[in-house]
Amino acid sequence: MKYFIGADHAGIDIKAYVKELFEKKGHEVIDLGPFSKDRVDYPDFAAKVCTEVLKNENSKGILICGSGIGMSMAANKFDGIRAALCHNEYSAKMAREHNDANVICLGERVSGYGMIEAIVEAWNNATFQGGRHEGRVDKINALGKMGSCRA
Ligand SMILES: O=C(CO)[C@H](O)[C@H](O)[C@H](O)COP(=O)(O)O
Repeated sequence: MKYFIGADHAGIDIKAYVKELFEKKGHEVIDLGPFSKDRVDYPDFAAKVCTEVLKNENSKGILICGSGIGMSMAANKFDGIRAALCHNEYSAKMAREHNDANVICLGERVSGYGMIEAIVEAWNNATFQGGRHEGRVDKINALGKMGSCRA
């Protein structure tokens, strides 16, 4: 499994922390920036990470901003991306087991280092359960292909 990671200026410290955690466990982590604390726009980095996740079959994405909200909104605009904003371990586990989330979004201004570690571990150790969840995820994916429903 290959991981693509990205942040904005408000998520850069957690980006470095999660990258190190994953690398210590032997995972390949590709850091798509940013590389300084200069103010940037989270959609730009959500786009970089989601594009790579969609291009690389055996990969997942990790996105961090201040709250995690902006990253999750931006990431879920990509057809094929199921991004889950997680502030606790239970949500992270469910995001994999029930929703097959291929991107996790985290909030550096919300969750402390210990909680972030527990969240990413829970997400990483969980497996999609399939079964009754399969059809629901298929329906999410189909929504992505429908385009706008607005008049
Ligand atoms: O998208 C967000 C809020 O939903 C993120 O938390 C951003 O990191 C945040 O908006 C950045 O704010 P800043 O005041 O420009 O640091």
